[in-house]
Amino acid sequence: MNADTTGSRARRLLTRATAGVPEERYPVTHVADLPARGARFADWPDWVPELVRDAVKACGVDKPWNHQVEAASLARAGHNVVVATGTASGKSLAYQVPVLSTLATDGKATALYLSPTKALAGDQLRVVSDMDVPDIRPARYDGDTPQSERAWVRDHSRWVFTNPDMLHRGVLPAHPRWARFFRGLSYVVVDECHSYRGVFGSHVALLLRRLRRISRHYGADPVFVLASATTAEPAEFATRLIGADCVAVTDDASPHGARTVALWEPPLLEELTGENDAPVRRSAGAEAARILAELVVEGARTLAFVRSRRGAELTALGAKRILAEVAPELADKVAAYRAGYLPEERRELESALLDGRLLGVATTNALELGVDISGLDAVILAGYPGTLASFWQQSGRAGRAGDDALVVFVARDDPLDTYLAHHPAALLERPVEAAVLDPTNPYVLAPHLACAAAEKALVSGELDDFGGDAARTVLDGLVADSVLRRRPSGWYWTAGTPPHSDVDIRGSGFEQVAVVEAETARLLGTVDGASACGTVHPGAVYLHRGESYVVDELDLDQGIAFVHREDPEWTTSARDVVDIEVLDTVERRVYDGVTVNLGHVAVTSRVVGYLRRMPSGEVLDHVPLDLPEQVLHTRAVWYTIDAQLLCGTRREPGRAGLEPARVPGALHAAEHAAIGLLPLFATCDRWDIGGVSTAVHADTGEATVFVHDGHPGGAGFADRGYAAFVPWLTATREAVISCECPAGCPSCVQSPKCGNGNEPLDKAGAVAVLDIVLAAIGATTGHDHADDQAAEDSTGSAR
Ligand SMILES: Nc1ncnc2c1ncn2[C@@H]1O[C@H](COP(=O)(O)OP(=O)(O)OP(=O)(O)O)[C@@H](O)[C@H]1O
Repeated sequence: MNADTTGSRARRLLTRATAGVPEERYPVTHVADLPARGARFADWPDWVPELVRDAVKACGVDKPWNHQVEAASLARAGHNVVVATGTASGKSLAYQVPVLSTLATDGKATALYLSPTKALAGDQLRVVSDMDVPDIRPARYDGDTPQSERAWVRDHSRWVFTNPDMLHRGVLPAHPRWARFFRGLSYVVVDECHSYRGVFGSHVALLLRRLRRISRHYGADPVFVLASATTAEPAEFATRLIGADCVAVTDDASPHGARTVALWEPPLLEELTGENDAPVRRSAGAEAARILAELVVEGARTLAFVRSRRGAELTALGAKRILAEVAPELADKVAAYRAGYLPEERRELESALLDGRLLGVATTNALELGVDISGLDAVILAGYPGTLASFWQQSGRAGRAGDDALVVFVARDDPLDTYLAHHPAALLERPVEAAVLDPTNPYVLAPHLACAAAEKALVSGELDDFGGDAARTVLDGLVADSVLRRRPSGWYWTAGTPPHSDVDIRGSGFEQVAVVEAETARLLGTVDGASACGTVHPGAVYLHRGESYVVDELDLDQGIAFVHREDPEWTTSARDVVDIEVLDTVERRVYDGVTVNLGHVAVTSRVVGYLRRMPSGEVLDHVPLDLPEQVLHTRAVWYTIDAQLLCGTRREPGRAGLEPARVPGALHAAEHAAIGLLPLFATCDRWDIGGVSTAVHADTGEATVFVHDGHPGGAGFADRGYAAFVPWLTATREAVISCECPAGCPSCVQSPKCGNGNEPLDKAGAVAVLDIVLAAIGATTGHDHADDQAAEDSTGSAR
């Protein structure tokens, strides 16, 4: 297959990017054309005051799009609403109009805007301030607001822009000082709400319940307006997030140019090998640099999304180097988007890309949120950004009216990217995955119930909002630990400093390890106690706001990691050995010879060393470490296979079983690939989950593969794996067989964080294991997954 040389501009750009590549190394696995979409307009309803219409017009919007009017009207009528539409579809206006209309007509009404980042809140504040509707006094209230201005904001602002961290630490604990604001609270805007997933999402869900509770205390019942990238089941997700019914608006009426999407798999390198001599592919970042340079030569305005900040810089540098040779006058037209994310820097970048001073920019996903760039000629995604929502958000930056645009997805050397490069439908035709969060996780619930009680004594009638029985059990524990006191009238905070500052809503619980620059004693950030041995062990390269540090010492007793500034060429990845114990089984499905289970487990792990790896994938060395064991209580999904079924004595003639000696490597490889593919179903990163496999597990008595959540109490990932078990394992099998390597590589069954140095691994054995499990389930449910797969194989991959 080769790109079209005659068709659209996007096709011509693709031809340019692949020019000179020999047929046998042709990297493009699939090309799809997505059609253009026209705008659908509506009229503003009568309730929108003239001065708000004028303000909107002054911002350059003549007529609203349908979905904006639909969402605004629902909110105005008192319904909680989530707008889940595409990139740059004008979601801001959908909440600005009802909020401004209410604030303009009711002088006592107030509104709260929440965004996951300070930078985005700053941008939105600027837009609302520019609209200049009188007497609103929009203002920011976050960590950067000077103390001298805070009282003014509390007393006078009618639209406060903040973030969940400040709401948690600064606003709710001091609610009496915000009495005026809470009494009038009419709207709460939750922007980019799809980013509240996993443990962070669970924290924010409980924080919003605390916000609703305090609002009720002041007699207010605000309407929630949420803005989200397109996600599956947005109404269900938003309802879970805010703890109250929410309707969804999803019919996107904004216009969009046509796009051509190319899936690209870098070739295997002949000159380099990785761990255990496995083949490695050219890195996605290096490939993106080449593509970026080619597109810039063609004059295409291109944004390249790269997973790490260092990667973004290397990609920009790589493109500049190529341009310096082939078109030196263009080398200055490429830049990396620098850290800091100041609004001025983003605006400068937006205008430089728009007016052509810059043609190519390599960036991390920092540019994904809250940047008003659209209508680019091309977008390159170096590596799957983790979720389909992000994939569409990033690729949506390309495409303008009248001309089509190119999107190139460059697969990284891992199982999920490999799978997607060979299964275009999984990327282009699948509904976006549902965002996962679990507000009943006791490890998250406990600190929030303590905070809630400290804000105002909790009474029985309020517990349903916090999970009912789950909350009661957690409260009993807090009383037993003397954190709270039970009185007939409710649960009370036992005096002393309020608990808020000990609760990190971006972490997993109370215990945090501080990362401190030894020379200056500056606190750079915190990492979860649970993951500290894996992320800030001695020798680890630690990235903070794009700057690189190396860890000198990890003092777990004091909860401090000391680091110094250094920017080595390599990255580090910790290796741990893990043991797992089943504490209880919550759900189980039993098939003939196979069981699939969901439950609680204790994972005991010890980091035993780390690998130093070059950006090319080359492994420099393995450095041993001596760190203590850690125990994580969390949730897991696991399957067991009867030994006779696994080793063939019970299987039908002609379908060979596994040699017993191959079982450990086969299970291990199946486990790694499954961890790599779960993010396709559960909006998590492979680093959020872990796994263990064993030929005979002490608790199950059988060959068992576990995949567990990486956070105390779990974040819902294992639950998603259990719910989507068959599609998940089917995709896992596919990822393994689509990889052309002979015996296992990072694209299929090797894991970047395997404690056993990726040994033993049996790629063909993994396929056999997955076949056995899927066949056993199919035999019971009467559905032959192998047949489905065969049908897909014959139509699916372009290779
Ligand atoms: N009805 C409209 N007609 C024309 N332009 C509009 C309309 N509504 C919004 N816009 C413009 O579209 C651009 C994108 O709007 P906005 O940033 O609100 O989109 P978004 O959906 O929030 O984007 P993101 O996906 O980045 O979150 C802005 O420049 C805005 O002025």
